[in-house]
Amino acid sequence: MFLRAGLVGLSPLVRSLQPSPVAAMSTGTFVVSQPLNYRGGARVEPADASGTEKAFEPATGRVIATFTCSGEKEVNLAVQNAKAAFKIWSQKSGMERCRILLEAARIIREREDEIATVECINNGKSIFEARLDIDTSWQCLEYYAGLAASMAGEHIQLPGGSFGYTRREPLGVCVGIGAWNYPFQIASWKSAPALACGNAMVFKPSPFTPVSALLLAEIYTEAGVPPGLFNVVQGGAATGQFLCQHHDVAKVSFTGSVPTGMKIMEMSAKGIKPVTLELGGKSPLIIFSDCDMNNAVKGALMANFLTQGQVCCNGTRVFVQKEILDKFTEEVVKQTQRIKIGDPLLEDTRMGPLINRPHLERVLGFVKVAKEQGAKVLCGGDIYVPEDPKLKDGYYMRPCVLTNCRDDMTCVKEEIFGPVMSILSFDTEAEVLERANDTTFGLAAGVFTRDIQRAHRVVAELQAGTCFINNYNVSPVELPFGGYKKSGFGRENGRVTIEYYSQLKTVCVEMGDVESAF
Ligand SMILES: NC(=O)c1ccc[n+]([C@@H]2O[C@H](COP(=O)([O-])OP(=O)(O)OC[C@H]3O[C@@H](n4cnc5c(N)ncnc54)[C@H](O)[C@@H]3O)[C@@H](O)[C@H]2O)c1
Repeated sequence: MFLRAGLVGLSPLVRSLQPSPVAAMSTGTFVVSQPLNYRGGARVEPADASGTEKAFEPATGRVIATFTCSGEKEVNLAVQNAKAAFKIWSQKSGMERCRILLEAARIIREREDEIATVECINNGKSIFEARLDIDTSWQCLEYYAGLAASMAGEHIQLPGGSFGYTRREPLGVCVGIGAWNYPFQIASWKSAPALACGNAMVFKPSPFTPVSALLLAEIYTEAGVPPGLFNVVQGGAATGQFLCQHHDVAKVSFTGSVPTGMKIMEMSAKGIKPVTLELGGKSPLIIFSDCDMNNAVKGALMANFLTQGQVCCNGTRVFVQKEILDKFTEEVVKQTQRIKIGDPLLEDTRMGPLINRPHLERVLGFVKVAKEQGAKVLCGGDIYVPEDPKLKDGYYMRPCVLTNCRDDMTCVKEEIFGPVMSILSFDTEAEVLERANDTTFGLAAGVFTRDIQRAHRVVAELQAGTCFINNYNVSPVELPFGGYKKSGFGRENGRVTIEYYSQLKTVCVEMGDVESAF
């Protein structure tokens, strides 16, 4: 195993794990015994409990942490800490916030290997991909640091020398609730714009991936945010509910499944709290016969197999125009079979294990149902057992390509959230557009064609919040990301996200006398 992380620059969490952090960071040895809650600028054991959870290393099936889920009292303490820090932070100028966020971005960049390694161990994604996630995390902090100083209102002239102006103000204590597929990135994408706007945050990671949010919390503190500005509470649904229902919470930003998103919205509605919902998808990828075939094949793999296919915006319904169906399919299968599966910490691994045993079984169940419904498995779709004995209890499967798919099959309609690509064929542009949009989801969509007019015509008709032309699953932080339809609303990244973490105050200034109606 190749590890670039050394002793110098390791975070307190990792430094305090074992005498030799580098040994502690290899597959099969990493254990966390420190508290996983973060409040008031330090790691703490929660003041009360709503159960316990175990976090696993998907590569080996080992337990790496057993932790207490936060109860109502602990959630309350975290919110109170955030409230106190908000008073200090919201008074700072944009330039002051900018400097601290830039410092946090610098530290993340410096510790990229360490954070990526922790992410890889707890989530199972390859170290290659984990590093890319950490890149988009510090880039997000840099981007919003840049915007912090330029946030401003408007000045509007009124008759008689009177005028009005608007102030862009923070919301207060924001809650972030994350999914397990991009743990550090989700925490960064939510906290960076929130903090840039002057808010405080209490973040709850998924109980499957509790570890890396702590690294972010420690980095914010080291960079100079006031203690309590970014807090982490661990737990599952019960802890999440305490957060959403808390009367001092001003906003909830949620990443997760559609059913949980509905509950978050219901709970937030009772307190008239604004929500951002980043939910699931079943996105279409449309390959026209005039595409650049090499790029289209690469795009289809990018659209399906990153993070073991556990990606919300994956283009899992691959519509291929009939004339090129056979050639495209043959090439996709060839390249899918070449994907190196195994220990996610090895440099050449491109597919690690799925998140946990129940999820692996669920994904394999989708493949079974697909076969029963008439789909043909061209490759993969079965359990993979790596040769290395320490990986024998990990949650690996071989990436799967399905053909003979119909629009009414379960594998084509439902979000599988695993490495399963369904190939469908089509004849005309009008037909494929209708079929592509025939879903309750609307997170992303892609089109491969050399015809520039067709490309823009098609994306204009696609009902999806994020569309790709001649690429897939690239996520520059400068571009807004989010869904249409049941894939949610609100956006992350891009300039527009400032609007989701701030509110406008209008001030009307009279320069003359009051003209009373009475
Ligand atoms: N659109 C996006 O940006 C995006 C990104 C990543 C993942 N996702 C989606 O997330 C899903 C997979 O993630 P998951 O399995 O962690 O989702 P999930 O909905 O099961 O859980 C997400 C988070 O919500 C918490 N939670 C569960 N019940 C809750 C409740 N009643 N109240 C408050 N919080 C509660 C969980 O503990 C977890 O932290 C997929 O559907 C995927 O598409 C979307």
